[in-house]
Amino acid sequence: MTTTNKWAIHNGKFAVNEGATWTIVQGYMVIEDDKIVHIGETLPEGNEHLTLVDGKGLLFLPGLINTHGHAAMSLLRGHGDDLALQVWLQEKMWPMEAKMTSEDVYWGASLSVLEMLKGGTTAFLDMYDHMDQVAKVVEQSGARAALARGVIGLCSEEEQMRKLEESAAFARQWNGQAAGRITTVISPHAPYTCPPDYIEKLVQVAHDLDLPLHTHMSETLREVEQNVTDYGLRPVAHLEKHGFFSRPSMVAHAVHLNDEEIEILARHDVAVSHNPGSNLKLASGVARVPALLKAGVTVSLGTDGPASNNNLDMFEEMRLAALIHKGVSGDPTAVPAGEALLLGTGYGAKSIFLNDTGSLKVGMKADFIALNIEQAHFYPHTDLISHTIYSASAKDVEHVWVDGKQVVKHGECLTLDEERILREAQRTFDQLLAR
Ligand SMILES: CSC[C@H]1O[C@@H](n2cnc3c(O)ncnc32)[C@H](O)[C@@H]1O
Ligand SMILES: [Zn+2]
Repeated sequence: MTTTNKWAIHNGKFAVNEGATWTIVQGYMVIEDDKIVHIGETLPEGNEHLTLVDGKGLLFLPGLINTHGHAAMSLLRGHGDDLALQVWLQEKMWPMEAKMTSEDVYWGASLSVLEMLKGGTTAFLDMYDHMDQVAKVVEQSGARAALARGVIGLCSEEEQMRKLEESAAFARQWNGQAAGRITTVISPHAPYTCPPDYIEKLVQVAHDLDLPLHTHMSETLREVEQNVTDYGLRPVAHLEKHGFFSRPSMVAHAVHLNDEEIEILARHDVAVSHNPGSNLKLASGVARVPALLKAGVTVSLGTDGPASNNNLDMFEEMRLAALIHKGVSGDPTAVPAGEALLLGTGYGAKSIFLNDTGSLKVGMKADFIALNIEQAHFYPHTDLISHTIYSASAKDVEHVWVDGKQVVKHGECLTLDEERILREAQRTFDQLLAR
């Protein structure tokens, strides 16, 4: 007979949703192993013996899902601010990344995963080099993640093949690891760093391994214009031509899209990771989120790397998404609070190809967070979804559970050694700079 771990939360307020309509259920949530098995005003009969965790003063939400980032770039936070994307990449990021070792990536990723968990992010997508180190951090921390060895193809054919094989080996080795919390993705960095034949080879790898694809796309106007000059097509048609959308796929940024491109993304069910903080900081522009949503495209939220944001606070991204689209459209009903929360949770799960997390529902993974709403900026207790989007921040996260296991308790990470990570991150950056 297998024993299960079953327990319950009582006195809690639970945010449950049907699409973008959220309601607050006051009462109980029962968790069995890694799953939610009950949410309701009462505790179902036969559960009286369960250990009860007190949810008084807490708002329970699905864990937030950060759908695009580069965790190890926390080491480069503040290293190159106030620059345009290409200058920032070529003059600041790439020279430092060329010197990074596996150990550097381990400490950079640890720093980010610590920040994400403490800030209520339970799952994230990450694209970088030395990904076995990121996977190790995910395993140790208890987080959930979709991981990809990001591939830049501006190199010899031999080097391209080495990277492709490394990407496939990583994807094969880690898919389903960490008790299923790690999934893997194939990820050419961008159409401007991967020649068309190389993109096609990576698409073939995704077909062979039955994996989804992810890339940066149409982040800046310059990139779109360059794509037209080089290949005679805008990036969306270019990726479509080279088979990218023949797999389940998600693109980051998608700032500069015309109506026809939105229609192509919708037709192929391509999800978009909207990164408002990073797009504003690099002055890339503002993505057409209301138009994408109207066309039926799944839109979610990403921070991008901590060197272009410069934090991993998903509450900030949800708030930005709710605010900037009102500002640019002149329509105060654009991206209302309930929709912003959906971008940060359920649509996030779909975007990173997970179908059993992202909402508080029976049968879903027990990935959830508790906010301390006994604070001035949550009062009066009226519309708690509105408060979550327009008033809350990462600092309000009191507890976090992933896969039914508590990873943050009273604001402290139970799975990672915070003091050591801060020390090692500083040492790592100092050494990296001097190398
Ligand atoms: C091949 S690993 C990932 C690669 O992406 C770079 N990167 C980080 N942020 C962005 C961005 O906003 N657009 C394009 N590329 C980005 C990072 O520095 C790594 O080299
Ligand atoms: Zn990125």
